[in-house]
Amino acid sequence: MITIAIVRLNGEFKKMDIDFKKYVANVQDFPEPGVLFRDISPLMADGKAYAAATDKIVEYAKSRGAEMIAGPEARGFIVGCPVAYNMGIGFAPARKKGKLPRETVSVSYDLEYGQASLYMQKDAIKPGQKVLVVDDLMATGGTLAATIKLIEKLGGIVVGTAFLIELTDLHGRDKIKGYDMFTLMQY
Ligand SMILES: O=P(O)(O)OC[C@H]1O[C@H](OP(=O)(O)OP(=O)(O)O)[C@H](O)[C@@H]1O
Ligand SMILES: Nc1ncnc2[nH]cnc12
Repeated sequence: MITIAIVRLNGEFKKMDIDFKKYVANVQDFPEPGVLFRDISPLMADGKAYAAATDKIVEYAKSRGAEMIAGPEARGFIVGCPVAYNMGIGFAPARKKGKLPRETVSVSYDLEYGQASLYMQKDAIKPGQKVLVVDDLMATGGTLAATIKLIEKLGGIVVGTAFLIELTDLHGRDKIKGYDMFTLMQY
């Protein structure tokens, strides 16, 4: 699907037609048999496509009134940090076990492949702060549900969720009913 994007490159705005799916590599049986891995590395490697995808999420984040971006390790950082930078707001990382010093809150969750826990530092989000969750991809929705729980444990208000990719067959949306969602590509 072609998306028209306004891209800012070296301070200049250009209107471009972008087929974002051209920048996703599809890898069968990674990281284990039966998984079709959607690899966003080509999108990140292309400055125009990366900027255009970021701008789409920024547009959505502004429409939701986001005051803070939160994203899970690791690919959520790649997608979420440029959004926060572009908007001049902060980024709250949700990290895997053993990575964060100081006091944390935590949640355990299931992945498409495996099980994991996510942690956030207690002062990562201020009570009442409007937070947008950003990640590269939603599969089962487990990571998203865990990130939302962490934010809400800290008193944040989740005003929306944004992804480059949604794997619709896995019905992740069913796990997070009641939260607004933006996805750039669907498979
Ligand atoms: O909707 P779900 O079934 O929860 O799956 C989606 C999550 O899985 C991937 O991260 P992964 O945990 O593989 O970590 P990574 O970003 O460090 O590669 C992806 O980046 C999402 O965060
Ligand atoms: N199929 C998939 N491709 C890329 N990242 C993923 N994370 C969870 N499922 C995935």
